[in-house]
Amino acid sequence: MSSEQAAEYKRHAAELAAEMVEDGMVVGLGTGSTAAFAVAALGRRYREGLRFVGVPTSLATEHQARELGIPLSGFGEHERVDLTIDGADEVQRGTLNLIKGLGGALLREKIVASASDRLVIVADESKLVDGLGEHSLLPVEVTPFGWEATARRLAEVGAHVSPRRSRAGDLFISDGGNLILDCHFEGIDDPAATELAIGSIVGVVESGLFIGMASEAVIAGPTGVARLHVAAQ
Ligand SMILES: O=C[C@H](O)[C@H](O)[C@H](O)COP(=O)(O)O
Repeated sequence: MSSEQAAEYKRHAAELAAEMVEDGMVVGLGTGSTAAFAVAALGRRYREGLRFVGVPTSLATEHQARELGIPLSGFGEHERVDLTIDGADEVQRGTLNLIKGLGGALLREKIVASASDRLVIVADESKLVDGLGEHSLLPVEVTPFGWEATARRLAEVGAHVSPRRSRAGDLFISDGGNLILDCHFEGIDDPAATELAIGSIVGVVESGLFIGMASEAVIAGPTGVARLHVAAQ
C-alpha cells in the first residue's frame, strides 16, 4: 500500500470514529498520524456546534487541539473519559490487544485509555496482526536513571533492546521526561504474561502493550471500513 493510500485509509477510519462522539462527552484525544485525522474531524465537528472537552494524550495532540479551538481538560476536573479515539502500531485480530508507542506517547495514552469507558482504535489494515510483535517493536518507557541496567533486565525476559534516539542521535526524551527502549521479541506469544514480566522490572515506567483495553477497532482498507469488536472467547 502506498503512503497516500495508507493516509486515505487512516482518514476514513478516523472520521468514522469521530462520528461516535456525542454532545457533552469527555473525549480522549489520541496521538499519531491516524489519531490526528480524528482530532481534525473533531475540530470540524466542534466548529459545527458539537460540545465536548478533549483530554490530549501528548503535547503534540494538545497543540493540534488548541489550534483547532477544542477545549481541553484533565483528570483534575474529570474522573473518567467517555470515549478515547487513538491509533495503534499493531492490533491483534480477535482480542484487540495492542502495541502502541512508536510515536513515543504510550504513557499518557495508557493513562487516558485506562480511565476511558470506551477505547476506539483507528488504523489502516496494515496494523492488523494475528500475533503481537509480528511487525512492530515493543516500546517500553523507562526512567533515564539506570536505563542501561533496565535494558539488561529487559534482555533477560527475551528482548533485543535498542534505546530510541532522535534524528540527531541523542536519546529520545518522552513527554514525561523518560526514555524509550524499543524491544524486539521473536513474537509475543502471551502478551499478558509479557506485560506482567516487563512491568515488574524496576525502572520500567510502562510498556506499549495494551491488554484488554480496546473496546472496538475501526480498520480501513481497500474493501472499506470495518468495525471490529473483541471476539467471544
Ligand atoms: O506513541 C504513539 C502512538 O501509540 C500512536 O498512536 C501509534 O504509534 C500509531 O501511530 P500512527 O497512527 O502514526 O501509525
